[in-house]
Amino acid sequence: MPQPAAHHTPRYRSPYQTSSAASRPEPQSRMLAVASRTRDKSAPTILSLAMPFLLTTATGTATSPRPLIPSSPRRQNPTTPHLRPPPPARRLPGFPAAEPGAPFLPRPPRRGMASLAATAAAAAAAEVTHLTQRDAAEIDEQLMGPLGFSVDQLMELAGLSVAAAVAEVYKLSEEHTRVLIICGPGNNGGDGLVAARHLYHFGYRPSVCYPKRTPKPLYSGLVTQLESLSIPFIPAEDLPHDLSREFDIIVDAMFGFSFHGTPRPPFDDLIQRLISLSVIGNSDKKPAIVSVDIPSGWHVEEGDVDGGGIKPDMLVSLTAPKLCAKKFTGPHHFLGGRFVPPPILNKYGLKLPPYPGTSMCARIRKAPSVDISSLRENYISPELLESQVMPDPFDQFLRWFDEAVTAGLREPNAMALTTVNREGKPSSRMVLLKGVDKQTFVWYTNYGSRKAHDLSENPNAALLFYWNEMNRQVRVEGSVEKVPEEESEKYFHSRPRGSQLGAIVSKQSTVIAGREVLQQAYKELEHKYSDGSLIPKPEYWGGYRLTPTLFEFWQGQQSRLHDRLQYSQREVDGNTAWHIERLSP
Ligand SMILES: NC(=O)C1=CN([C@@H]2O[C@H](COP(=O)(O)OP(=O)(O)OC[C@H]3O[C@@H](n4cnc5c(N)ncnc54)[C@H](O)[C@@H]3O)[C@@H](O)[C@H]2O)[C@H](O)CC1
Ligand SMILES: [K+]
Repeated sequence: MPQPAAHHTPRYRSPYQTSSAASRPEPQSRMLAVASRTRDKSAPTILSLAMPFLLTTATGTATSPRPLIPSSPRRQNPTTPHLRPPPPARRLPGFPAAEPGAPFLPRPPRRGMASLAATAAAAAAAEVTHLTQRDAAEIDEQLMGPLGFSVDQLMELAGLSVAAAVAEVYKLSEEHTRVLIICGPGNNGGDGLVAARHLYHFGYRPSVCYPKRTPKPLYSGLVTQLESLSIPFIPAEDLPHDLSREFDIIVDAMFGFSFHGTPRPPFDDLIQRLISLSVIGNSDKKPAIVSVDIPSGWHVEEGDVDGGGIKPDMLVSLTAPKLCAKKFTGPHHFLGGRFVPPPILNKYGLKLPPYPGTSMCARIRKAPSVDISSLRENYISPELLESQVMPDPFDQFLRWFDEAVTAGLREPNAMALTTVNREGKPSSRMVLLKGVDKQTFVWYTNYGSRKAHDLSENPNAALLFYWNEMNRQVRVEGSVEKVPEEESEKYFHSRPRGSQLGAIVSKQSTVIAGREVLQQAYKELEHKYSDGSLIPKPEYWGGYRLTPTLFEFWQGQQSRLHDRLQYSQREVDGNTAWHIERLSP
């Protein structure tokens, strides 16, 4: 590792130095979790979205780059065929013909982003259909009759939905590992057995309590599958006295929509144990209760009639919520069972939230509001040691970048670019890195944009890569120049034609009257170049490249003892070398 010359004066300014707005300000960006209070200092700030955010401050400063992931996901072209509404379903005897574009047909959200889908789901929550007990049973019969499903199939999908929803809310972590699944005698119990298997494969440690086993091959097969994974089966009478100590999550898969009357032994006692869990004020360490389809013991339509029933933290409704779900007041309501075909949707006029992307579950009610100051992720990562990193920060960046690509992160080349204008005012936006080599980071944009104006006044910029799923962040700071025109030209013509037209249409960062302005201009250009002829690159479009003077590799660790390794440039014997230092988290 190159060592510093002791007398050297660093070329960057410490983040703790105060800024001098008069000189060229250098932007610095880092990801923070919102932990401050905005207006009323006495009241906690409550927001409904938990988002890390980028804080930028400003202080008082060629070779052909490696193209990044050539097949990296591009923005969806609005005319992409797979985004069209699904074709009308074939008419089946006993079912009305599907109306194309009927308002209740769940359409795939345009983008697989959970946040977008969650917003859509929240908006739709008010009008989600709730089924009567009779309709629920009838739909079940139709799925397994004229619609060609088998019970095994539906149960598999239902159980997978439950496991997916559990994993989405109670992310696998030290606090959420041990799951007790209590299974009843019917299909609700079967869903629980399936969920146990998936949770095991997701990395959780499930245990199953299945006191009334159904002697049918479907159920004994599910039990055998769990036994082959060495998942413990705990008799009801052997369950630990204090469930809170032994389990982080309890899945209630005792009764579903066929429940009638009052629960009989041993389920009466099991339900009572879950009730006392929610009643006792040991809020310090109370397992989360997740009910499958119906909170067991609740009336399927009336809900928790006397108010003394289970109060689950989460409900995963299957196919569609049953009437009792209207009485569910817990923080997490999900829909599972992504198998409902249009004949059922149409016949019962079902309005259901769209499933995001390829997810097996969809949030019905919007995520609960949270006190932002309480949001805290306890990062678990391998240690990042000085002895493990590459001497050259570009090599280290490429190593981490390749790992982010391998991990399947969405747009790992997305980076926050922070620029600062002449007055020292910073601005940030996300851009896509399009190339990196041993000297520079390259991206393309509109030379009329705000970032371009800032850069023309002040060439200093900061890049920030945030790979949340890997608990990693990379900061890069340096100075920026335009890439040679031929390079921009070459890259422009490598882009999809739609993106080329989009670049011409957008006079970036200028005020426009409405979306139609863009659509109209796009349409005209599309027509103009419909013969496939070369689309000329507009002169106001091109690339920039940043030559770094500073890198920081951050890896989140437990108890906020994060790793921060900073690379800065030092002159050693007349040569510039990268010097690595550890910064306090
Ligand atoms: N189409 C779907 O939505 C699918 C849902 N699935 C799940 O199946 C259940 C409904 O299953 P079913 O077997 O009809 O009924 P239950 O599991 O609710 O339980 C019936 C079981 O319980 C006994 N029972 C009824 N009342 C009592 C009582 N008071 N005390 C004791 N025992 C009682 C009854 O005798 C039966 O043995 C649905 O909710 C979903 O979870 C499918 O897995 C997939 C398709
Ligand atoms: K249940």
